[in-house]
Parts: sequence; C-alpha cells; structure tokens
Amino acid sequence: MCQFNVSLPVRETNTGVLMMSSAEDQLCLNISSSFSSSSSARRKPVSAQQRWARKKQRAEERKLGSIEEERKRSFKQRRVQPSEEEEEEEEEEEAQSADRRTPQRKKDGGAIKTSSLFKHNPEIPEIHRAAVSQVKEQIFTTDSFSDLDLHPHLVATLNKVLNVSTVTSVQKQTIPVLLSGRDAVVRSQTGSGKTLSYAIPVVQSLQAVQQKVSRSDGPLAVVIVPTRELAQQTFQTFQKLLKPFTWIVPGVLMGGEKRKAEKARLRKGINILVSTPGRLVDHIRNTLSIAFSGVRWLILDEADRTLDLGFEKDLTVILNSLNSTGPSRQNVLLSATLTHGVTRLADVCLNDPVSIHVSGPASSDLTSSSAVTSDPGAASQLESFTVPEALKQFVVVVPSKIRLVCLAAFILDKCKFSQNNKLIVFVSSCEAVEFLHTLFTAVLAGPSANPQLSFLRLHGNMKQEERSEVFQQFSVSPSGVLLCTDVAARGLDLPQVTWIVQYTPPTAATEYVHRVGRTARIGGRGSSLIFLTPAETGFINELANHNISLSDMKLQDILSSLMQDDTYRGRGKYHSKTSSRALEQETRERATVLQTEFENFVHADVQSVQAAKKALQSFLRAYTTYPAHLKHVFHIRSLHLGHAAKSFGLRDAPQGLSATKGPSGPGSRIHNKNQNQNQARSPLNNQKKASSSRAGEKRFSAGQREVRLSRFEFSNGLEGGDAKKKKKKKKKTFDASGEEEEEEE
Ligand SMILES: Nc1ncnc2c1ncn2[C@@H]1O[C@H](COP(=O)(O)OP(=O)(O)OP(=O)(O)O)[C@@H](O)[C@H]1O
Repeated sequence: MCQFNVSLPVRETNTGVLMMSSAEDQLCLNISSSFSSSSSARRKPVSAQQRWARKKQRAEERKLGSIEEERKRSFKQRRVQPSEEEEEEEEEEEAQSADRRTPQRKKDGGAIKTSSLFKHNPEIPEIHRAAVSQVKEQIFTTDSFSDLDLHPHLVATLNKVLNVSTVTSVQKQTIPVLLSGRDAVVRSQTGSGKTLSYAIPVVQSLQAVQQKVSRSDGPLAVVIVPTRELAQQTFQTFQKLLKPFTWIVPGVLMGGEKRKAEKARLRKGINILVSTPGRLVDHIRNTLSIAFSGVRWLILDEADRTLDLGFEKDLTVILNSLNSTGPSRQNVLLSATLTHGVTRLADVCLNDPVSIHVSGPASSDLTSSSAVTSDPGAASQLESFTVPEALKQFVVVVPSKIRLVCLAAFILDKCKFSQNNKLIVFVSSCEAVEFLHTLFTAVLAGPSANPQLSFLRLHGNMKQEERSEVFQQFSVSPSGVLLCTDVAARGLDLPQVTWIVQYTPPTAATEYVHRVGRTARIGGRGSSLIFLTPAETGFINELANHNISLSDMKLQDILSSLMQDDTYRGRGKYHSKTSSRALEQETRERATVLQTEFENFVHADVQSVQAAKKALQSFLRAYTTYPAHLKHVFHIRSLHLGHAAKSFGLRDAPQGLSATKGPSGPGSRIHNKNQNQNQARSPLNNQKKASSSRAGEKRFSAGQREVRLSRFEFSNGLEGGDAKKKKKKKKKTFDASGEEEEEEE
C-alpha cells in the first residue's frame, strides 16, 4: 500500500487520484485506487474451515511478499463486489493459467498473479507534429588524403592502418584550416570523422617540428574529452596515426586508473595528452611533473558536453594552467551539437576562430568557412541539429506500466527472432542499468529461455577494469544488447550497432542527437527508437523544434513479436488467426505472462526487491533533473508511482522512497516550494518534507542535481564505487565544482 508520512487530509476523486490538501499547498498525487484500503468488512460470512484455509493462504502470500494479491482482491470486491464463488472461480482460473505457464511459481505456496497491465492506463494520444525538413549533411567528398599536403607516411598510415582513403566533408574543411594555424569551432553530424579532422593536423604539425619532438618536451597537444571510454578511443586513434612517428608519444589520463601509474607516465613524458577534465585538474593540482609550457594545441572534443556537465570550473582550471605558461596555442572545439555554451567558451579561449559547420541547405557549398559571429540569428541556427541521413528514427508511446514488457518484446524481436542486431539501450541511472541487466539476463537470457541472448552493461558506477572490458567486448561483438547510461552517449564509435533504444528519454535534444549517433555512422545505416509515455509526447515537438522528425512505431506491433515465442503463450483461448481483436488479446496475455515472469523474479527474494526499489528511486531522482523548459513534458508530478513501480517489476508502489537522494553521499531534499520554483515536487519528496531539515543534509536545486548526477556518471573516477572502498586511507577534499572526492594522503 502506498503510504506517506505526512498527515494531510485525503479525499479520493472518482478518477482514482488522491487529492491532499494542507494549509500551505495543495498537491495532486497519482495513486491508483488499486492501492486503497481493504474493504474486507463487506465480505459475506464464511465457514470456519474456509476462514482457516484463507488465513493459511494469506500467511503464505505474506511470506512471499505478495500482499498485492489481497489488495487486488479487496479492490475487485470494492469495485464490483462479486460473490464469493465468483471470486474463487476467478482466482482458480488465474492460478491454473499462471501455473500452466510457469509451474515454478507454485513452488513456495499459492500462485502469484499479476495485476492487469492493460487496464487503467492513460489513453495513447494522437500525435500531431509540425512538418520538419531534416537538415542534410553530405558525409564524403571525392578528395583523397593525398590531396591534403600531408606527410606521405601519414597518408600511408591512414590508408593501411586506419583503412581510410576518401576525405569526409568535415575533414576536407577542417584539416587545411588547422594546418594553416587558425583556431576553429567545428560542427558536423555524429559519425562524420571529426576525430581525424583534428588528429591528422596535430600529428602532421608535430612530426614537422624542426628539432624532433622528444618525451622531455612534455605535452605539446592536450585533448579533453568527457568520458573515459572516449579518452581511450581517442588515444588509440593517435597511437595508430603515430605509428610512423615513433618519437611522438601519446598518453591518456582518465579516472579509474591508478594515479601513481599515470604520474609515472607523465614524468617519463607524454607529447599528446588525452584526458577527461576532472582527471586532468586532479593532476594539475597534485602532480608536480605536469608542465604545460610547451602546449601548442588544445582540443575540446564534445565541447558542449564538457560545459553542460558542470565541468566549466574544471576547464577554467585547465585554461588558467595552460595560459600561465607556454607559447601561443591553437584551440579547437568540436561537437555535433554546438550550442550557446560553446560559443561562450569560444569567447574565452579561442583566438579569431574559423567556424566550420558542415550542415545546411547548401550542402554543396562545402568549402565555405566563416568567422564565428555573435549574431543571435546565427546562434539560433546552431540549435537546429543534423542527424545521419540513413538513420531511421522511431517513437513508441507506451504507458508506464507496459514499458518493461515493451522493451523486453522489442529486444526479443531484434535479438531472438531476427539476426545480427546489436542494440544500445539508454537508461537514466546506474542503478536502473544494473537492475535491467540482472533482470533481463535472468529472465530473457536464462539457460531455459534464450542462452544465445547476451546483455552487457556500462555505467559510471562500475570499476574501470570492468568498464574497459565491457567496452572492448561490445565493440568486437557482432550482436547483443548494451544497457547503459549516457556515459556511452558521446563520441563512442562502436561498430555495427543497428538499433539505439532510448528507454528513458534524454534531458535535452542535444543528448538525443548524440545517443542516436551511436548508429548510422560514417554513412552506414541504423535505426533508433525512443520510448515516451502518453504524458511525455511533448518531447516529439521539442525534437521537431530542432529539425528532428520521428516516425511512429505502434505499441501493439512491438508486443506482437511475443506471438513468435510460445514461452509466453497465454491461455490459448484465441486461436483465430484472422481476428485482429483475438490477436491483440493473445498478445496482451503474453505480455502479462512475461510481466509476471519479471515480477516473480523481482519478488523472489528481499535483495532483488531492494534492487528494484533502488532502481525505481534512481529513476525518479533522475526524473527531477529535466531542465525547466522541459518540465511541462517531464514532471515528476505526472508520474504514476504505482505504474512506474510496475516498470521495475514491483507489484506495488514502495514506501519510503526519496526521489532526490544524491548518488554519492547525503542527498538533497526538496523542502519548500518557495525556495526554488524549479524544484520538482512529488509524492516522494513531499513525503520527505518533514524530515528534510535533518542536520547535515545538503540541499540542491534541480540544476545542481543534474550536475551532480551527470558528474557522477562522467566522473574522474575518484567518486562513487571505486573511491568508497578506499575511504579509510583517504582524506576528503573538494574538487573544483565543490563535489566531494577522495584524495591520496
Ligand atoms: N575519411 C574517412 N573514411 C572512412 N572512415 C572514416 C573516415 N574518417 C573517419 N572514419 C571513421 O568513421 C568513424 C566515425 O568517426 P569519428 O568517431 O571521428 O566521428 P565523429 O564525427 O567524431 O562522431 P561523434 O560526433 O559521434 O563523436 C570512425 O570509425 C572512423 O574511423
């Protein structure tokens, strides 16, 4: 039952929504009436024997944590008041049906049932979208690298080691500009070859230095990227390019690696230094041997992200450190989604930069480059994003309750009933990734189900060795599913990914672009699917505002893939192959059977219930971080707690959740609407209102929470799981943005 530790007058509306009112404010809570109190008083008298049998059954159900059954029963009674016989008949039928489908369910006692997935859902609205003409970008030119006045060994390496010969549009525009010594702001679509567009000029210029570059010169080029995996990938690109120029040494610094080893490598000398921002700041502060006196290049890849994440302060530390010493420097900012934030940074660190934007209606005008302007018209033009032309983008509108089975059905369709699909599924939190990974591995890929199905996971709360291993494993795998957070959204070049699934929507259109950009790279094909609840369909318009257009995929079509698998067959009443109604009914039954499998797994032991609750809580916490301009689309008040719980395999809306507890350490509490108008209020955080002023707890705005969550995801490796274990040996410090981190003594 859904209980809240606040004593507000409660009344129930005829829509099943509870209205709570207090002197200060009124709050509308979406609590399904199916969680309302029992009406057992209205039952007919029963015999002593029947009473005993019922008692025993209830005790067993309670032992299984299955009190939902009782609520459901009482709810049914309250609604329709069936006779005792009718009720028992109905239960018997459901129990038999469940038992036939999954016999193990009866092992520990009475049959466990699933409340209806397809009742009491909000209507799926008709989607009316504005006509959008997507911006197109031509990927390849007809030029070859030998036309670019590069060292012949570099051209040979490009051809033989990297297997590239034809120059892409962004490379054609960027390489000559950078070789001429200018700063640049570069925007081109995801997967269009931006890495080589700066890496080639860096290598070309460093190999040409008269007095041969040596380790003792220290860093000559610094490349900042937002995530560890991207740092690793970029480092590997430099390693390949530098094959003929062995005297130029590349190196990578990233969170999660042993700092001592990194210090030693820095001491030996690294000429092209690739790093995540947090880790570089850490070395600037703590490593005496890091000297920036020779830096000639500063590259900020995914520059807008680095700013978004609240790394601005880290970048300030880096820029100050670079500016205090050294010769004049070439600066390059790159991203597929340059925004105002980048232009702002451009003002700070760029010197008369050239703006290279590959997209635009005149895609033939590929050689034009213009100086960065402060013209607001130009700035708004930047907000219209380009996605790969061969990318097919879909949206499915799914009520919360059905989300989990819908995702499972989609995965089964692509990975079991079709071949050679490689999927990346984006989820909003580390805990939710962990939860889905465990659940799907057990239920969908278990030995008795589909042992050929493989699920991997990647998020910021994993140990670095595991992260690297997963990244490597998924890179070389021809198929499979990677469940991940946005830690995999930017820059990663994972080959042959066929589908991008956004199970939880991104917090911005920019992130949508980067997530879908993990497929359809360098002219290849790919598809994407975003899940939205009926309340979230406004995000389609948000994307349309950025020239992104989606096609509909029907929920029923996704679920109907379950018809290909008799593991989840329903009661088998619907044999008609011609009636779409019958087919729909059977599909729904199969979906219910699958949901039951999930719920049985979750409720099998206390630990998995806890994991599901944790995942739900983190999902709710992440939900509060949508920016103010998207609050009308993603507002925690529009979430139905019971339905959201179901999408985590929980039969019931759990008690005692806080949506705002921080990922590491004491969390924030939303406490007073007057304190911050942007702060989301929810049943969850309202519940915590009373205790919100507990001593020692920090409070954060929605924006700060987003930064905290994101930083955790993209951390320098010193926070979270890795760091916690070392706590005893460490003392606490605060990094540039005030984030708590551990430091070696
Ligand atoms: N000229 C080229 N010809 C063929 N393949 C290329 C060429 N240049 C780059 N590639 C390949 O294209 C893929 C995508 O390149 P890259 O990762 O640099 O794209 P990007 O524009 O940086 O993407 P994102 O915006 O997602 O970071 C890589 O596998 C890279 O090796």
